[in-house]
Amino acid sequence: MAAFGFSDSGAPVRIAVLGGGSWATAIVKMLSENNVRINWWMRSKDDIDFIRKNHRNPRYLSSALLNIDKITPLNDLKAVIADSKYIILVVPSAFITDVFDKLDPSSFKDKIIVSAIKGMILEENVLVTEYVEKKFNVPHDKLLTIAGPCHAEEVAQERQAYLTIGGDEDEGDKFARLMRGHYIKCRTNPDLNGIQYCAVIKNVVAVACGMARGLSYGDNFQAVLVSNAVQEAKRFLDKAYPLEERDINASAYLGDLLVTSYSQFSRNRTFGNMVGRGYTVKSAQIEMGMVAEGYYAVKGLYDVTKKYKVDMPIIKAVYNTLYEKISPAIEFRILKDALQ
Ligand SMILES: NC(=O)C1=CN([C@@H]2O[C@H](COP(=O)(O)OP(=O)(O)OC[C@H]3O[C@@H](n4cnc5c(N)ncnc54)[C@H](OP(=O)(O)O)[C@@H]3O)[C@@H](O)[C@H]2O)C=CC1
Ligand SMILES: O=C(CO)COP(=O)(O)O
Repeated sequence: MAAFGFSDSGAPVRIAVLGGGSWATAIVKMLSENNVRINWWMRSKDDIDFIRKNHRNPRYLSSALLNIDKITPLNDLKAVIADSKYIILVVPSAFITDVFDKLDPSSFKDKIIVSAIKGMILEENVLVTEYVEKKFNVPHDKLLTIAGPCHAEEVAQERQAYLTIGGDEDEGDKFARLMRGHYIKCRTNPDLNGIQYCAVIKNVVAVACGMARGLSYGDNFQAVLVSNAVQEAKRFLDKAYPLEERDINASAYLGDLLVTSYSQFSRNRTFGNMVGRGYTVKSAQIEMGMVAEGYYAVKGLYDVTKKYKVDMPIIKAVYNTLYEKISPAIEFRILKDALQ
C-alpha cells in the first residue's frame, strides 16, 4: 500500500482545491501535512498574493499557518484542474455554476471529483455530484463527497475530527488515505447521495435550531426539534434514496446534524438565530460575512420534498420563514404542534 499522500509510483498526488473560504483553507491545511501537491484556486488575486507572502489566508482562518512548500495558490482555474488528479470542490453551492460556466464539458476527463460542498445546485434542484455527473459526463464511480461533523475552525486548530468519504469504496479508500492525519480519521461509505442529502437537510435543521434559540425556546425544545429532525431526514432518505444498510445514527448523518445544530461555530445556526431575533435575511447575511448554505438549500429541498411527497414540517417552517416571509414566531407556533 502507498504511504499517505503518495501514488503507487511514489510521486506525490496532485490535488486541486477550488474555493478560498474557511473549509477550503482547512482542507488545504490538512492535506498539506501529507505528501501531496496542492493547486489551490480562489477568485481573489489579492488573497493569492497574501498567501504566497505570509503563508496564511487573510480573510478565513487567518491564524492557521499553511505549509506553502506544498501549496500553489493560483487564479487560473483551467490550469489548476489540468495539473491535478483529484478536484475538490469547496465553492459554496450558490456560486458553483458561475465558476463552472468557464469550463469545457471535457474538463474533468480522467479526474476524480470530490464535493466538499454541503448544498444543492439551485437552478436544478440536484446534488453537486449529480450536477457534475450530468454536465461534465463524469463516471459515477469517479464522484466522491467529504462528509461528517467537521467545523473548519476546529480542523484548523488540529482538534480531533472524523470525516467520511462517500462514494465508490475503492476510489473513496484511495482518497481517504490522502486525507488522514494525526487529528483526522477518515472512513468510507458507499451512500454518496444519502450522505449529501443528509448534509443539506442538517444545514436547514441548524437554521431552525438557531431560530428557536432566537425566539427564546430552550434546551428542552431544541432536543425535541433535533430528535424530530433525525426522523425527518430518515423519512426523506428512505423515500428518495432507499438503502438497506444505511445507519442514520452514523456520524456522517446524525453526527453532522448534531454538530451543526449545537456548535458555536455553525454559520447556519448563527444565521437562524439572527432571523429568530428579528434580523432580515440580508442583514443577517451581511453581518455574518460567511455563507449559510441552509438559506439556499431550503428552497430546493422544499421542492424536492414535495416531489417525493415526504412530510417534513421543520423544512416547511424554515422555508415559510425565509421565502414566504411568514414571521418565525408564527411558524414555530405551528411547528410546535407538529413535533412529537
Ligand atoms: N466552514 C465549514 O466548517 C464547513 C463548510 N462546508 C461547506 O463548504 C462549502 C464552502 O463553505 P465555506 O468554505 O465555509 O465558505 P465561507 O463562508 O468560509 O467562504 C465563502 C466563500 O465563497 C466565496 N464566494 C462568495 N461569493 C462568491 C461568488 N459570487 N462567486 C464565487 N465565490 C464566491 C468567497 O470568496 P471571496 O472570499 O473571494 O468572497 C469564499 O471563498 C459550503 O458548501 C459549506 O457548506 C462543509 C463542511 C465544513
Ligand atoms: O458542515 C459543517 C460542519 O460539519 C459546517 O456547518 P456550518 O456551515 O453551519 O458552519
